[in-house]
Amino acid sequence: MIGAIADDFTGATDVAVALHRHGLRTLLYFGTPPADLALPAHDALVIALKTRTIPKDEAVTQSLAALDWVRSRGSCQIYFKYCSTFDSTPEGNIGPVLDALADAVDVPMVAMTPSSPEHGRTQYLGYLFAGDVPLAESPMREHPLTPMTDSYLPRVLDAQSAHRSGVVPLPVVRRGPAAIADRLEALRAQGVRYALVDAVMDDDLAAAGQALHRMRLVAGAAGLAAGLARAHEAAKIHAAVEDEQARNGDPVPATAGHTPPPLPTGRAAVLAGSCSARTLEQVAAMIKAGRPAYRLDALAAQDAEVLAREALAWYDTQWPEHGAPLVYSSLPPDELRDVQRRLGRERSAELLESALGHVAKGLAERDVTRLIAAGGETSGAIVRALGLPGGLIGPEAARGVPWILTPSLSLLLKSGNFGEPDLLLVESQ
Ligand SMILES: Nc1ncnc2c1ncn2[C@@H]1O[C@H](COP(=O)(O)OP(=O)(O)O)[C@@H](O)[C@H]1O
Ligand SMILES: O=C(O)[C@@H](O)C(=O)COP(=O)(O)O
Repeated sequence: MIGAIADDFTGATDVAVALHRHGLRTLLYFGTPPADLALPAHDALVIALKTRTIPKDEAVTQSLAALDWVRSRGSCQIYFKYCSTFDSTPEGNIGPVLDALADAVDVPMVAMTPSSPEHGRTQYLGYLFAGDVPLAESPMREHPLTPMTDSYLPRVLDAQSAHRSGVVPLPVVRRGPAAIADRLEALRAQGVRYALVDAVMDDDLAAAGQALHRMRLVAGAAGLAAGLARAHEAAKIHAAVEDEQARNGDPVPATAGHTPPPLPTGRAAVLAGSCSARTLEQVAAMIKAGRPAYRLDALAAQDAEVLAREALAWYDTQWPEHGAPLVYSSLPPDELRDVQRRLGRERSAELLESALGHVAKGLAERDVTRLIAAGGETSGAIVRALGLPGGLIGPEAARGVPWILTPSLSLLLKSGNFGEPDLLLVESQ
């Protein structure tokens, strides 16, 4: 059974739907649940944390608590889910969290890759590409909290960790799971603890999944989690077929994940705090379509409650016939830099995350039952403000972006760079 620990909330929904899509009955929790929580039958657990940009000691403490919980619930393979663009600060938190998890699980080596070809993230000879360009030449170099300015992952990770990293190059990956396993063993013998596995196609991730599916700790983005899920399902089906054939000679059909609940209905609203290139396009598409839109201006009032109160007062004047509204703080890089220069990077981020959390609470207290959040940190702040425990994985609005059905609200937590330009518009119809 897989226990996944995700360093942000959109990442958690991304990895949860990847496991679910490959037939694993997957449960998603926002934060580490209470020790005595009763769980339905499942094959995978996913815990959403908000540890990507917090101080590294806190990130480690929270990740270890999540580890204890998933292990106490029977997870024998731990998956640390980080971003497909390796989002981290110079201090971490990918390295420090990996160091702590590897020590706690007591493994000499962790294999990983952020590669997610379906989102244009590929790793070649240890270099990460986003679309057609190296990571550091992509819009990720302008990220508000985790600007990525180096595309060579071993160097990025070595700077964050006490341990060494190395690469399993693509030609080895292409020779298949046995060759990958041999190279991992050779790296381990050289004292490498973190092995970054090249992958540029889903087949590479499937081969890696087969090579790694018995390792107790694996890390990466949703792509490798899907590779592992495929390997687990294949092993399960193989065992079930052998078992059934031993009994009556007939193979059994493949097992399936939980049946997805139907699409949610009700009034929708969009809250965007992501400043990623794709979110900016999606926000522009909503405004162009004439949707009511309200921008939170951190420079106008440096108080989250005041910002939220004014946004909600605006919401109360809107006609439902004009379509689902958008409240956003998203800004293009030059304007973002100006706000950060004036208010500070962390302070402005905290202020706007908190303001959007208050707005979400206000909307839920009114009549909104479908909430779309753009941005990982933003989604974390919103879900926490709403106090939601977790939810069922619903239909996928875009690859890696599933609706999550919670007891009170339906949520779409959209990673900053995911989805087509019209995603927010279409899903908030
Ligand atoms: N106008 C702004 N000024 C400063 N920071 C901002 C602004 N708008 C958003 N932010 C911050 O930028 C961060 C965006 O991160 P996140 O929500 O994770 O988006 P993404 O998924 O694109 O990475 C959040 O902390 C958010 O509060
Ligand atoms: O792996 C990914 O790209 C996503 O699952 C993810 O973690 C995105 O994070 P944000 O862009 O901060 O939403």
